[in-house]
Amino acid sequence: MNEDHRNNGNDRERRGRHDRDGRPARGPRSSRGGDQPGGREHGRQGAQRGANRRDRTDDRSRTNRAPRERAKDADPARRAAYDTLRTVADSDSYANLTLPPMLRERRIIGRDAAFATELAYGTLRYQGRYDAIIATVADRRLEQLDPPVLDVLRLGAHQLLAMRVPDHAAVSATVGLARSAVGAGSAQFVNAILRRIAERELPEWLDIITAEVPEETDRLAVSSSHPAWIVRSMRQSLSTTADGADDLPALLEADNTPPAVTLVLRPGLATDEDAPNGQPTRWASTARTLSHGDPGALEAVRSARAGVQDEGSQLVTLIAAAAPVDGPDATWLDLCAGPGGKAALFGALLAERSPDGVLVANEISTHRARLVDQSTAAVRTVLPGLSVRIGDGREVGHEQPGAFDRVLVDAPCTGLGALRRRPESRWRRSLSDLATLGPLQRQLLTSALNATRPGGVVAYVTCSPHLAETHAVVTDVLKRAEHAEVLDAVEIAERVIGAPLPSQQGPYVQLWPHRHGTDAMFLALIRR
Ligand SMILES: C[S@@+](CC[C@H](N)C(=O)[O-])C[C@H]1O[C@@H](n2cnc3c(N)ncnc32)[C@H](O)[C@@H]1O
Repeated sequence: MNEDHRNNGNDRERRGRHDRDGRPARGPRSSRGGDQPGGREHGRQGAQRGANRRDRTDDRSRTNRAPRERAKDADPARRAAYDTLRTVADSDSYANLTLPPMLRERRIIGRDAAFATELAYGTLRYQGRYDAIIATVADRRLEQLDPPVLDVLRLGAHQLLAMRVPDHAAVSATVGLARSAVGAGSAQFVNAILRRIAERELPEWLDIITAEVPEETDRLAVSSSHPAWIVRSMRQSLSTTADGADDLPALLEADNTPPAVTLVLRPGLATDEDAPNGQPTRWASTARTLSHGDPGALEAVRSARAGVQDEGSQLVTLIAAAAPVDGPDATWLDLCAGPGGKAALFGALLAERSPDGVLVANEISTHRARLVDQSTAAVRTVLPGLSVRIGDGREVGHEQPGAFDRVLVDAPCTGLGALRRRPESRWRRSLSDLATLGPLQRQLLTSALNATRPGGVVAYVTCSPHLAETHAVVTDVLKRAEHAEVLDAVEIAERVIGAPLPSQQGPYVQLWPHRHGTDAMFLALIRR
């Protein structure tokens, strides 16, 4: 999966908040209470009841219409959002890789594309919250519902509770979607459930779905739409930081907020002129955020002189390249390189220092190795010694012991630090993933240490702040490693940034979306 594609979708989602009448949105619908004294609009219930009555008449007349006419009921944007949810559920696809090509293929553009994106991604993020509301209203277990019907209901709930779609439009268009996508038999049920949901604003629903939940973590999980095990893990990870876990709700909120698009200007290859709207960021000198525009339209991105990359991901790469090495420093390895964002930055930094240097970008998956090829295409023009290797990183340590001066291990992980950019991922992950990933992470770090010569440096990185993937892996591997010294990554980070990096305990760097505005990247530096 290429980070570029994921971010493109997020950008559209971020900019796409609007209603179906084309008015720019001021924020989530639930915040309207804050705009007006008394919270909920008092006149609304009566008006809504009137609208509901009108809707019911409309719906009845629709069922009597000819099928060709009824086909108009499912508008293309809602249908695309629905098809995305079904594809994500049925084939384990990523929404950010499914929806954008679907929109292109169906020629859904502009506001409709933005609407479909916000609807699909927002519904996926808030699925847990909506499921709790739907279960309350339907008065039955969700497993008893047909999955396509449940998806239609979730889409309706998102329009009613988080988008500025008038209730009558949200209900009638979603009933139309149910009729055309699932079948006429579902329409009445969908209509009834959505009308019940429309009777209350989001804050009221949150009170209702959390009222009977005794434990605070579980309440937070339901209201912030996260699996409880993730909330527990995040609380535990935050507790080990200098600032403690009081800001856990802010982290969960940040997970629900699509990030700005951040570009990397690969050193020696791209400059500010390549990103005319780019704004410098706080931590990484190579990063620029884009306030608007499609990054894919920039020539520098198309030619891979620049790319879309989270600022935290850039920062840990800059730190990994800056950690002091004893002796020569021109033979580098990226052990887990796909899709190649860090490899491209790592390579550009090496090219600036040693144009004759060597960077081996290793990746186990052939498809992802191809993405590394694409990401590093421009870097290879300034670093001919950059090669892409397809192979198991666990074997590199035996095959090439002590061959490298500097090794980056961006280990496969749960990705819990990047939930804000992958709408469905929180529901895909489970505690059991840690049991599979843990041994792999330990083996990869061990291999990296074996592949590093004495005096060289290993950077161990995850885009997860889960302690089982960060501290525990480093501690366990170091117990068995000879001649390995943990470096103070925070001190090196602050040298790279030229300013203090807040909320750090050291010696590892841990970034957070709500504290640093980056993905929750973890970095440990180990010298052989
Ligand atoms: C977190 S991603 C790396 C992201 C990449 N560094 C970037 O910035 O674009 C982890 C990668 O490790 C790869 N991987 C998983 N197991 C591996 C193994 N045994 N050896 C090498 N790579 C592996 C995965 O296919 C995935 O591409």
